[in-house]
Amino acid sequence: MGILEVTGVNKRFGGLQALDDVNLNVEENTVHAIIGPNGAGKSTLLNCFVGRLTPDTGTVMFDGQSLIGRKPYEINQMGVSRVFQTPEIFSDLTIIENVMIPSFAKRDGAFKLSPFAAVRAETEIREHAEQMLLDVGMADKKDMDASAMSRGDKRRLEMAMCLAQNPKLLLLDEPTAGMARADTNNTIDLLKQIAESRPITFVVIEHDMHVVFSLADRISVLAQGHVIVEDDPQFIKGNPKVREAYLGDAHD
Ligand SMILES: Nc1ncnc2c1ncn2[C@@H]1O[C@H](COP(=O)(O)OP(=O)(O)OP(=O)(O)O)[C@@H](O)[C@H]1O
Repeated sequence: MGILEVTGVNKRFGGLQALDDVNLNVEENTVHAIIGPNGAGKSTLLNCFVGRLTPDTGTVMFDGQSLIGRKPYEINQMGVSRVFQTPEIFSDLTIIENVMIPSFAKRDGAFKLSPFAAVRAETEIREHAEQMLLDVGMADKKDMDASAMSRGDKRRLEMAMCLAQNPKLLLLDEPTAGMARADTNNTIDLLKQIAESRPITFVVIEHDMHVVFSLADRISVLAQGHVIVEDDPQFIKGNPKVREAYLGDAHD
């Protein structure tokens, strides 16, 4: 059984069938890439995983529980985090304060117990945040202002903010969009290192095939709202259905 199981998902926007009987099985502790031409339905599908959209029909099961009808914050608390294309960072806080925020949100209850519990909780959260920054290679920048960061560092910080929530499933929406090749390669190395160092499952939407083939254990190809192929990377490139879906697409 996969950690994320999608069965018969349909989603219409007016007259447009954005998702057409989508089936997907994501195995635990793997990197699963979802690729496909522009407008194939990738973001729509991801939005169905995080509660921003509700499928018209079909089921989405995460870790044995249905995600359908749940609010985004509930899904997040179940262990699903999403890294957005544009990092959402509080630029008037320091880097470590940004990493502490998601943990404060999750641990809110601890602060109501007693002042001692609150101090202990804050110390734990700070130590945890320091570890997350160490994991993403930013420990030496923890007290810097978050406003003065490179694009690559912003990506690392947002990754640390997501990891601070201890997600079981991390959804990445074009993690290297707009990056130069050097930053792209650094991001690939970072993601590989995170995938290898902890029990976490990644679902990655990505147009850059260098990133996809460097990271993915398994690939699903969406075209016109339907998964036309799900296979191991070595069988994707030569697949005639995939070539046909991409014919004339600038991203291939
Ligand atoms: N809220 C919406 N209302 C109406 N149509 C929408 C909406 N969201 C997406 N669509 C349409 O649904 C289809 C799938 O869009 P989606 O953004 O999921 O594709 P995508 O594969 O993520 O594309 P890209 O790679 O360009 O980001 C497109 O035709 C898009 O115009």
